[in-house]
Amino acid sequence: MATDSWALAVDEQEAAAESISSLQIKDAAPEENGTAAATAATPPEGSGAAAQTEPDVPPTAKTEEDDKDDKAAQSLLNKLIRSNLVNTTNQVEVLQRDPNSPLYSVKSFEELRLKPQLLQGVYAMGFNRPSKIQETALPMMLAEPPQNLIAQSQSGTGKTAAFVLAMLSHVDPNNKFPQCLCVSPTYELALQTGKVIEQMGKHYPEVQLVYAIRGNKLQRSVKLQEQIVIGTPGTMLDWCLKFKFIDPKKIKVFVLDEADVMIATQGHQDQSIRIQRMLPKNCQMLLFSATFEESVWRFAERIVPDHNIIKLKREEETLDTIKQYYVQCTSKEEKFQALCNIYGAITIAQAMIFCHTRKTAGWLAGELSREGHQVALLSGEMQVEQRAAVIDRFRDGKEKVLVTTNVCARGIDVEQVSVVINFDLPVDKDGNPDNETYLHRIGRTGRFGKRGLAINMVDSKFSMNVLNRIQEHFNKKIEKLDTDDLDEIEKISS
Ligand SMILES: Nc1ncnc2c1ncn2[C@@H]1O[C@H](COP(=O)(O)OP(=O)(O)OP(=O)(O)O)[C@@H](O)[C@H]1O
Repeated sequence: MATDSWALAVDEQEAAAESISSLQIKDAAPEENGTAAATAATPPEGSGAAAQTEPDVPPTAKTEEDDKDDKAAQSLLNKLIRSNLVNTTNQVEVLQRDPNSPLYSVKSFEELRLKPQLLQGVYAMGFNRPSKIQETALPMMLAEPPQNLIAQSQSGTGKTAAFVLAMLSHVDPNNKFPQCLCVSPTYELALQTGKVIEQMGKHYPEVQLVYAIRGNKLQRSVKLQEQIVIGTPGTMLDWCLKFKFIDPKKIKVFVLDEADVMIATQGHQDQSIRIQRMLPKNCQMLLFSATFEESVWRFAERIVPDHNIIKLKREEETLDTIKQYYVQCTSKEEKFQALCNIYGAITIAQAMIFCHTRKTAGWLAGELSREGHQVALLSGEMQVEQRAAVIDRFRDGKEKVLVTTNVCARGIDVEQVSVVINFDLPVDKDGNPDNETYLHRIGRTGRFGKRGLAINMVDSKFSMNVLNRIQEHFNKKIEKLDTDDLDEIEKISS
């Protein structure tokens, strides 16, 4: 596919933009044009009550980080830091609309009888064989007649590549009008998917792509020649309905990407449903999501008639191979001292340290640097791209300690980290233990079974209570560690 000059221009513009914080990503989601929903007001920096881990005081209901707990930004971050497919040994679960129709699964891309230009594109991307979800999803998406599909699997398992290949396969390059629409929740995510289309379609220059995103202003009378349109729901709806750049009746494939993120973005559900209603009955509907909560499910059922379902379970995380300890302190200064004692007693190749607030994380990173540690800090005010760069450096071993807030690090896996320190225990907005986050921070997928060490810092009755509840929840004892006793600390590393 020839590089879309407009997309390039957008990339350059993006790169030149002074600052696109994750807050702005949130703002950017609802669009500027008439059909968009109202922008959710974003409180000014620092206006959120930053929760301090004062003894006996549960964190306040809303922290500054919560404001940035933005699904779209997390999703983008995941895409930026991911270089490889997430492997899984779990089997896909398939629910077919018509259980009598044959169910195919392929082990190679050749079996799909793709156009040679596309096969070339797939191999040029370094894909040797279909991923777990692609094995089943691709034959279903490429079948004749087209089948509607709802697919759910964890981020990084190959969903984007799968539907991009389906779109490129269904396009008739001789027809110079839009035939596939792909709706993404934000401008940045649309650009990311667009890049995959460009890469995979590199050897298929007859197929062109255009971005229906804010800022791409077309002449009123334009009729689009590009076969694939990728964009955000508001602009896409305008292009179909208000400006009539797209004839929805000619659309063969409609993709809803990141349905879970989409739902979290105000107004996007309705816009997507309005677009979908304009499409022909036989248009293929494809919906993808990394999670499958009730809300996603309801949305999926409304928008995708006669659907087949493909689900891929996450590998289960377990605490079985993790040694868990807690250290009792009375203040953050004491917690820091305990941390120094641990570092003095055992060799820690790489550690991740979690704090509740940005302020504590910043303070701790400063203190650790003063002690001579090479510290990386992941903080909420960083742009998503900056965060991705910090994680990359840490992953490459350039820094040995990564201090982060919970929100920043959600969903990030750094496999080689064997020591995790909860400088503050994970709690939800109401101050209850966040067991899921605890498990995700320190748990390892059973299959790899690497041994790990988790140290929890307790500094109040409140945090002791959280710790006890976490223990009860997992039914796993968390041993007390006396960090003033060097011999005892040494033992934990053996
Ligand atoms: N068959 C494959 N073989 C090797 N690598 C692949 C294959 N399919 C996808 N990848 C690569 O794996 C990574 C994750 O793929 P992809 O982005 O399609 O996952 P995803 O499930 O869509 O993730 P997300 O939910 O975050 O969008 C990408 O770097 C992609 O290039």
